[in-house]
This record gives sequence, structure tokens and C-alpha cells, in this order.
Amino acid sequence: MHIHYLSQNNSILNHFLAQIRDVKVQKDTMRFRKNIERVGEIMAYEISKTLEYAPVSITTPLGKKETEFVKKPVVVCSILRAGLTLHNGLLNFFDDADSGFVSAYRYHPNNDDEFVIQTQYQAVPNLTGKTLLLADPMLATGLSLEAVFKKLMATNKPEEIHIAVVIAAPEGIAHLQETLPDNVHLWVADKDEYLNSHKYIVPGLGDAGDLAYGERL
Ligand SMILES: O=P(O)(O)OC[C@H]1O[C@H](OP(=O)(O)OP(=O)(O)O)[C@H](O)[C@@H]1O
Ligand SMILES: O=c1cc[nH]c(=O)[nH]1
Ligand SMILES: [Mg+2]
Repeated sequence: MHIHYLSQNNSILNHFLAQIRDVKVQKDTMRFRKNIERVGEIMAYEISKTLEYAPVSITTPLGKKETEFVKKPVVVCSILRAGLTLHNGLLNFFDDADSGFVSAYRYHPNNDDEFVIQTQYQAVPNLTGKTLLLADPMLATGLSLEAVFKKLMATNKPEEIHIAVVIAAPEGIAHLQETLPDNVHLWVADKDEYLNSHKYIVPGLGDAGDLAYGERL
């Protein structure tokens, strides 16, 4: 797997990441969603630099301008719920992209810290031959991304795959390295320290889905 870390060099990205982590700023849920969307926009721009381009000719009022556009169709797929925030940011820049949605949640059969990932809902266009951008803000154990990835690949063969996450635990990165193919690109805005006993990222930001959309029952 090719891993790209976005916050190795200082940039305005630090400000957005700090705000989504800050317990005081997090209370402003609109700002929380907007900041993850802004990280998605930065990720879209960085990913776009690595894609294949093809020549196009644009007619201006005064002449012709030769330039290059992204060659293969892009599909943005996100993991419900928290992925929706990042999805919007990616889509703001890849404005012709189609969209796909897959659900994933941690099911605790014994009401303790043990869980399995349930993926039920899937509404995804044909990905074969296209560039897939798979979005989820949090990479903790990596089990959600692994499950969704395998579900998508059972019926699709994208030509290129980019996974976009905002905050990643080292455990989750290692898990994806072990379970996903070598040609997958993983884009990480910030790498954190470790997972706690509930498999939450430390220092992380808490529960991204709840912060964006309210606590679920
Ligand atoms: O790497 P993992 O250990 O699988 O954890 C990461 C998952 O947890 C969060 O979703 P959550 O299950 O909280 O669902 P939600 O988005 O509906 O809140 C997050 O958005 C990931 O999908
Ligand atoms: O730290 C974590 C782990 C899983 N899901 C989240 O939203 N946050
Ligand atoms: Mg959640």
C-alpha cells in the first residue's frame, strides 16, 4: 500500500485538524462538519496531482488554450455516517464524480468491547475501470474500511483506488497494510498515537459520526 501523509509539512490544514479535535470548538457541529469537508477539499487537490491526465482544448473569447483534464471517471464512495462529511469535500473538487454509499457500524453482540462490523446498505455505481475515492474520516482498527473495501471489490474492479482518512491510528494503518492490495493508495491527514481499550483513537477527536450528526441511540 502507498501511504501519503498530508500534515508532515505545516499548512493551513493544521488549523482545520486542530478545530475538529478541540472539545470546545467541536460543540459547533456545523463548524465540525465544515472543517472535515475542508480537509476533504485539500485531500481532493493532493490526490488530483497523482491522477492520469489527457489533453483537452478550451475555446476562450480570444483563442484556444490547450490544457489537461483528469482522464478516468472518478467515483467518490463514503462510509455512513461520518464519511458523509468528507464525501462532500471530495465532491466539491471532483465535481463530475458519481457517488456511492455503504453503511458500516460496530455491532457489540455481548454489550462489551468486542465488536464485529456490520455492512448492510450499499448504493454504489459501477466502479469498474474508474478511479475510486473511498472516504471515512476515522481509521481506528481498520475493520470498517477492510469490510467495505471487500464488499465493493466483490462486484467491481476499479482501475485505481485512493482511500481518504482524516485521523488514523497506527494499528489501523498496519491492518490495512496487511489486508489490502499493494496498489491501493492511503491518504492520511494526521496519524495519531494508539487505540484505547474501546478501540477509539488517542488523542483522536471522539466519535466522528456523533459529533457531525448527533449521538445515536
Ligand atoms: O477503523 P474502525 O475500528 O472500523 O473504526 C472506524 C469507524 O468508526 C466510525 O464509524 P462508526 O462505527 O462510529 O459509525 P458512525 O459513522 O455511524 O458513527 C468511523 O467513521 C469509521 O467508519
Ligand atoms: O476514535 C474513533 C474510533 C472509531 N470511530 C470514531 O468516530 N472515532
Ligand atoms: Mg460513530
